[in-house]
Amino acid sequence: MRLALRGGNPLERAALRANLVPAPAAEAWGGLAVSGVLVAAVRTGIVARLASAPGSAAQIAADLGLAPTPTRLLLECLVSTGHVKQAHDGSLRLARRNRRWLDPDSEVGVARFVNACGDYFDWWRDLDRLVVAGAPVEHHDRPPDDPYWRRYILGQLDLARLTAPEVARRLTLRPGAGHVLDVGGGHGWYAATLCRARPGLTATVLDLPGSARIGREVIAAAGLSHLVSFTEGDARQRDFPAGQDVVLCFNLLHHLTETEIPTLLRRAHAALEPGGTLAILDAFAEPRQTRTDPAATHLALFVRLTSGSTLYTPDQLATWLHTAGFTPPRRIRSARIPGLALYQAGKRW
Ligand SMILES: C[S@@+](CC[C@H](N)C(=O)[O-])C[C@H]1O[C@@H](n2cnc3c(N)ncnc32)[C@H](O)[C@@H]1O
Repeated sequence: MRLALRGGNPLERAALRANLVPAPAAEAWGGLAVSGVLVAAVRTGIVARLASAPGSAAQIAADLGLAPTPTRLLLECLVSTGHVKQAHDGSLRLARRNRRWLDPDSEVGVARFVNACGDYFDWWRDLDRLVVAGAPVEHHDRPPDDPYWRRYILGQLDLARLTAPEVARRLTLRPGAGHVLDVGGGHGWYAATLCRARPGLTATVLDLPGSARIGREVIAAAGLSHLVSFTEGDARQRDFPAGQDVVLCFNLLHHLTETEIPTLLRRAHAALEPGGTLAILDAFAEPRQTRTDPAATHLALFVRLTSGSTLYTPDQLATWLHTAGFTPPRRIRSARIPGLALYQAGKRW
C-alpha cells in the first residue's frame, strides 16, 4: 500500500515526475492536514450530521453549535478530498463511496477508528524523542479509567467488524470445540463472531482492565454476554485458564517483545486441550518481499513508537510456535484482510 503524493492533473503529474515539486515539504505538511481534517470532522459530529441529511455549511454549523467559518473551511477540505460532495445548490452530503465507511450506522463504518487516530498526533510529534532516546509511548500503561481506552478499543472494534466474519469462517476447529480464550481480545468481537458462527462455543477475553471495561460494554450492548465474558489481567504475567479448545491472539504480538512472546505461546499451549487450536492474526514483516511496502514500514515504526516493539517475521513466528509445542503454522490467505496475516497452528503434544 502506497502513502503517496499524487498530482491532480497532467501538469502536476509531470511536475512531480520531473522533480520540480518539493515533495518532502508537501508530504510533511499534507499528511497531517488530511488526517487532522478527517479526525475533526468525526469528533465535531460533522460526519454524523452529514450522514443523517444533506445541508449547507451554515446549517451544519448551526445544528452542531460550531464556529461557522472554520466549519465551512473544513467542509471545503472534505469536498476537495472527495469525502463530501457539493450539489449545485451548495448543499453538502457524504460522498457515496465514503458513506459505507463514515456513516455511524454502517456495519462497516470506521468513524470510531478515525476518531482514535486523533490520539496519534501527539505520538508522531514525539517520534524524534523515540529516535534519540529510544523511549516509546507505552500507551497500554495508562490508568484503566483514562478515556483513551474507549477511543482505542472502539476504534479497534471498527476494524475487527470488517474482518471477523471471514476469520470466523476460515478457522478450522476440531468438532465439539467448546471454549475459546481470546488473549488481548479487547472489544471481544472476534470471539463473539466465532461463537455466533459455531453453536456450542463460548469465550473468555483476557485483557488489561482499561480494555476489558470497554469490551464488556460492547458485548453487553450487542446482547452477547451469554457467549463472551471478560477477565482482567496482564497476559505477560499470568497463566491462562486451562481447558481451552481455541486460543486467539489477535493483534497482540506486535505489542510484545521477543522475550515475552515465547512465554505467552507456552502459556497458550499449556491452556489448550490436546488437539486444540491457536490462531494468530497480526501484521508481519515480510523481508522476502522485493519491494518495500510504505504502509508496512510505517506501521513497524508506529509499533515501535507506541509499544517499544516491532513487527516480527513469519519465520520468527514459526520458530516460536515450534519451540512452544505447536504444529507448523498454516497461513490463511485473504484479500479482505490487507496488511494482516492469519495463522493457525495445532497443539503438538
Ligand atoms: C491492537 S488491540 C487488538 C484488540 C483485538 N484483539 C483485535 O484484534 O481487534 C491490542 C489489545 O491487546 C491488549 N493488550 C496489550 N498488552 C496486553 C497485555 N500485556 N496483556 C493483555 N492484553 C494486552 C490491549 O489492551 C488491546 O485490547
